[in-house]
Amino acid sequence: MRPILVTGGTGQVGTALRQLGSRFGVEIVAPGREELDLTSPASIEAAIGSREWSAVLNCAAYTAVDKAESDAEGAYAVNAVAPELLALATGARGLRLLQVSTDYVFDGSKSDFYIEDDPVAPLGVYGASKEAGERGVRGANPDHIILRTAWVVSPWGHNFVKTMLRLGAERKQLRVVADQRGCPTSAIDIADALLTIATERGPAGTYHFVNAGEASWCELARFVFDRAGMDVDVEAITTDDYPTPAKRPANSRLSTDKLQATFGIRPRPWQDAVGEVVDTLMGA
Ligand SMILES: NC(=O)C1=CN([C@@H]2O[C@H](COP(=O)(O)OP(=O)(O)OC[C@H]3O[C@@H](n4cnc5c(N)ncnc54)[C@H](OP(=O)(O)O)[C@@H]3O)[C@@H](O)[C@H]2O)C=CC1
Ligand SMILES: Cc1cn([C@H]2C[C@H](O)[C@@H](COP(=O)(O)OP(=O)(O)O[C@H]3O[C@@H](C)C(=O)[C@@H](O)[C@H]3O)O2)c(=O)[nH]c1=O
Ligand SMILES: [Mg+2]
Repeated sequence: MRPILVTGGTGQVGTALRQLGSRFGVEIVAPGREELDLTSPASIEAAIGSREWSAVLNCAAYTAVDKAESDAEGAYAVNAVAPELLALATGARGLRLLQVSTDYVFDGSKSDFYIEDDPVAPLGVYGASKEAGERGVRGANPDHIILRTAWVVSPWGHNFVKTMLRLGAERKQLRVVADQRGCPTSAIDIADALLTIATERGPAGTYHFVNAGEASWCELARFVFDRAGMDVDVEAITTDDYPTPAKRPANSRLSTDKLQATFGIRPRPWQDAVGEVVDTLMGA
């Protein structure tokens, strides 16, 4: 199999992909930002034209949700413009593009888990820019996979689990929102799903992948401290009690039925996946 070109290889999902590639018998080529700058169309053309790829996997993104509210230009450059350029460059060569997207494309008003065809209505700039990226990919390369995931945690980069462990080491009491529900998901499990899809070459389209189950941020925080054996009191608060620049969906739970039916991928419970991450971070 030809190598896979991965963008965002220093991020959470990109790091997991670099670790898992060999298990799938595929070479992962992940140039850094200095080599492949997604805000540069020439840089994108050069990277995709440099070798024969089996697919291109876009894991790069502007993921600072609150910062995006005051930097829409920066967020759209990476999350909307770049994916369309990647789609044009891959489409012209008959290459498949796998684009990672987010639960924050939804507004959270649904009472059930979101399916792929539910209407999108992002609440903030990050979600809107990612949704624009989805449309750019669909419009420019019919051979695409858009994989929406959520609440990504890993031992690498920035994520909620690492934030909680850092804050919990500083104070014995934390306040965490309990009225936003979603699906915590390990970057390793996302990478596994992406490589399964990339190597099996199933039908193009939009899919959801998250670990099984659901939680609020508060429940997730309590799970993390319990698993880490840390005595931290987590007070359940409401979104109104914790003002942030970006509005976040109250419900962004994703259904993975379509992915399971199409690719036979069975996500494990988030407690197993997040537990593994906590164990790694605690050196257990
Ligand atoms: N984190 C989460 O909770 C969630 C993430 N997602 C999506 O999953 C995907 C992966 O996210 P995650 O791994 O957490 O992201 P990270 O924030 O951990 O990593 C982002 C990556 O993008 C790279 N990048 C940013 N801007 C550029 C640029 N201009 N040119 C080249 N590279 C750039 C970063 O490089 P550098 O190291 O140089 O900054 C880094 O490698 C993204 O599409 C994200 O939207 C979806 C749902 C939840
Ligand atoms: C640190 C902290 C956060 N919170 C709240 C704020 C927010 O509502 C929620 C989560 O905060 P974070 O900023 O860690 O998470 P956030 O940046 O919103 O995470 C999102 O990132 C992007 C990239 C995605 O695509 C989403 O799927 C999602 O993972 O927890 C507390 O209530 N107490 C706290 O002490
Ligand atoms: Mg954040």
